[in-house]
Amino acid sequence: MRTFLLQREPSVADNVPEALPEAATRILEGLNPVQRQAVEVTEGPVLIIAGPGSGKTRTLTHRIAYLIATGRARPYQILALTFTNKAAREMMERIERLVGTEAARHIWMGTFHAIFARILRREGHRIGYTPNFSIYDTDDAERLLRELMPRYQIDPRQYSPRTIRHLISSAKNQMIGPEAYARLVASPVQEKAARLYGPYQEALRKANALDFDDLLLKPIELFEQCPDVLRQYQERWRYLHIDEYQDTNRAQYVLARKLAEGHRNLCVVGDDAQSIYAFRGADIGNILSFQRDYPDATVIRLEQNYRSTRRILKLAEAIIRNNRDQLEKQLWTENPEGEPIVLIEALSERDEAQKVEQRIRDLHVRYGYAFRDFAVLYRTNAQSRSLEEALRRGGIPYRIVGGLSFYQRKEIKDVLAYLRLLVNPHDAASLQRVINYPARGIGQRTLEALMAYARQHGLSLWQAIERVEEVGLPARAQKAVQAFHFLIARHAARVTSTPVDELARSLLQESGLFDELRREGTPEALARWENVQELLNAIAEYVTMAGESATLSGFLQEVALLTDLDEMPEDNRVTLMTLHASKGLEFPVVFITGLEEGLFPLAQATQDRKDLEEERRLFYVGVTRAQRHLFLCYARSRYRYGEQQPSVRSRFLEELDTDVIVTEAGLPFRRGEVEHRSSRTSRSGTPGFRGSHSQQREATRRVVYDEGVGEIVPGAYVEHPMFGEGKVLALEGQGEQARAIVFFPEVGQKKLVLKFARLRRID
Ligand SMILES: Nc1ncnc2c1ncn2[C@@H]1O[C@H](COP(=O)(O)OP(=O)(O)OP(=O)(O)O)[C@@H](O)[C@H]1O
Ligand SMILES: [Mg+2]
Repeated sequence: MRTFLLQREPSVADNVPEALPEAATRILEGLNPVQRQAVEVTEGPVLIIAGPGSGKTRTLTHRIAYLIATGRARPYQILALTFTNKAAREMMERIERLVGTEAARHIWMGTFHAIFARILRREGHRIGYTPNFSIYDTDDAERLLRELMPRYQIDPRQYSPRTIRHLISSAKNQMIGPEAYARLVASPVQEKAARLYGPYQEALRKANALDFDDLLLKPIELFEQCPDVLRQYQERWRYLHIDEYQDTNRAQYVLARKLAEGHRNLCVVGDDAQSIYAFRGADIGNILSFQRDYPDATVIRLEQNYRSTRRILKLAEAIIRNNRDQLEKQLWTENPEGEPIVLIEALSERDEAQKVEQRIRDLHVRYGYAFRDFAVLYRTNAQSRSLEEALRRGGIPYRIVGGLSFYQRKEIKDVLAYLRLLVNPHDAASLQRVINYPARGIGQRTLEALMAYARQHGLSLWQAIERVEEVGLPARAQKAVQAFHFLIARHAARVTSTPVDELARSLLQESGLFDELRREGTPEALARWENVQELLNAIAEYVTMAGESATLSGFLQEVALLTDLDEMPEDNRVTLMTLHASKGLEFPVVFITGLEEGLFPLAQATQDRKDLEEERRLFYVGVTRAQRHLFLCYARSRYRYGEQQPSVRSRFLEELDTDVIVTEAGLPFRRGEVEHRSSRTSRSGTPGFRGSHSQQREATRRVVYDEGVGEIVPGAYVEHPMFGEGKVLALEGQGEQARAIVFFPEVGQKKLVLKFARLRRID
């Protein structure tokens, strides 16, 4: 079963020194033989294509460490591209552990967007951008489009700027320019997008701004127009790595191929079954293109899963079997069979949330799982509300990943707009955002006059403001504009000489923003004021971390490139997040909620086989995040479109051919059969799993506890039904509350409530 596929012999075998440095040996020891192959083939193109939990990311991490430890590469010669900043940070930490902090420091590691934003800051002047360009998020881009629309006779009420932005972004993702896009137009809304595409690009350029797609497209433009720049980076980065390759888009693919020209040391890892970003332009075909571009590539398949129980893997296989477009992959594991997977049926989303909360509490108490060990996954962000409410009621700490993140809140964006103006005053989106906030007598009419003047003279809005006396405004308005100009210009002049945090504080004070937030005096305004303080803390923290090299534009860049997926729990909380955000992560206990038709799969995805298969891959991704416990949940009714509506269990459950799932009552799950009994139990207010069956179990446990507790003393060796053998380190608390702190070699230290823990003394 343990096969690996090597299409060519590792050519580097000859360069390997007789005795590897000790560190390199240690790096290889943490890997199985196939993973080791992937690490040792350091030269030439390598494709690692393997299922979830098989150690792809781990292999990549060890490969980079190995390159350094053996001296085959200097750290700055290594480029590693990840899907989120968090993934980059985690990988970096592990590499540091393997080769030391100093050696790891100069590796180029980050998301495509972060790395290429950095390159553009350095080299962008070659294609007409100054180093202080702004990065526009979707919000800024939509604002820009909305403003352009009237000029092109398009009504924003009829065609939403969001849809237009989405269409333009898709075109950019596929590297289709404005002219080519105009030829492809097939609907009225696409026609509108085509009309705005060119002017939108023009407006971005005038604002010295790039949107997210540009961060990938402009480097391509740069490399094509300036071959010397490309050559320089080809020579610098001798070893390229890409994680989650199945979710790269066309532009990312082109960038990787360009950079690898020459040395061809490109190692990509991915899993076609986990491709879930086609809707954002990701192209599964990139895996196939890789094999076409590099027919001599070493292809490595990892088949041992280290993450999940056998039952969880069986379920994953049963899910993906229903997809037609799938590369054949085998997965096996040495892990135990594990706990049954439980199907939870709820009456409503509120009931579902309650059941999730109770299960978390139960596992926390009974098995000693920390809150950070739990993840609750859902298809759409809106589903988090009921879950949040239940957890809050139950006093369980949680954290939401994604949704409206800190940096997308209005007050934070206002402050950031002020700061962005200091480094790039041509940034029109930021300028319009704050020119009259707080109100300073620059009304819509004044703004329009300034914009018209800028257009007429081919200037940026800021340049028009600089010449305000030529615009012909009423005296009061002109004075207000001049005062604003003075405020920004005065602070901008201090950008390099004043510490960033001090400068920010001074600007917010003098702009009147602080007063504005204080004046309102409502609890909401207070919360906003606190958020702004929190932002100032973040700036101060950045200054401490970056030391000498701290700059305002450096800080703004970090913030602009934070993605929703990066705000992850550092502390001990349950994680709530969308299935998309869960990619690459793992948790001991996972809940997948809302398995209902129209929700998961989403209604709009059920029309087309390809869309449906992407939804199914998303289910597959969710299930394979689980290490030990997995719960699948659905509600028989859900509040949608303003009323409580009946819902139908997801086809993803009905199509499963497997015996690994049990109902809440512990009975085997049969497709097509809806278990009404358990839901009646919950209607009476008694949650299903505390029904008669569980009461019986509880009674048995109590007996064991009563018999056993006298023997559980510090130093005793004990066995736990889940964690295996361990040693009691200490006891605390009294009676019902008595807890033991036990060290289990397999899972580490756990604090267990004796009453529930079912510990048995074994020495
Ligand atoms: N050879 C190994 N020995 C011990 N543990 C391993 C080994 N390989 C992988 N693991 C562990 O298995 C888990 C899954 O590994 P990893 O996250 O690298 O998988 P992956 O293939 O990247 O998964 P995904 O497709 O979900 O991103 C991690 O906890 C990792 O440390
Ligand atoms: Mg991974």
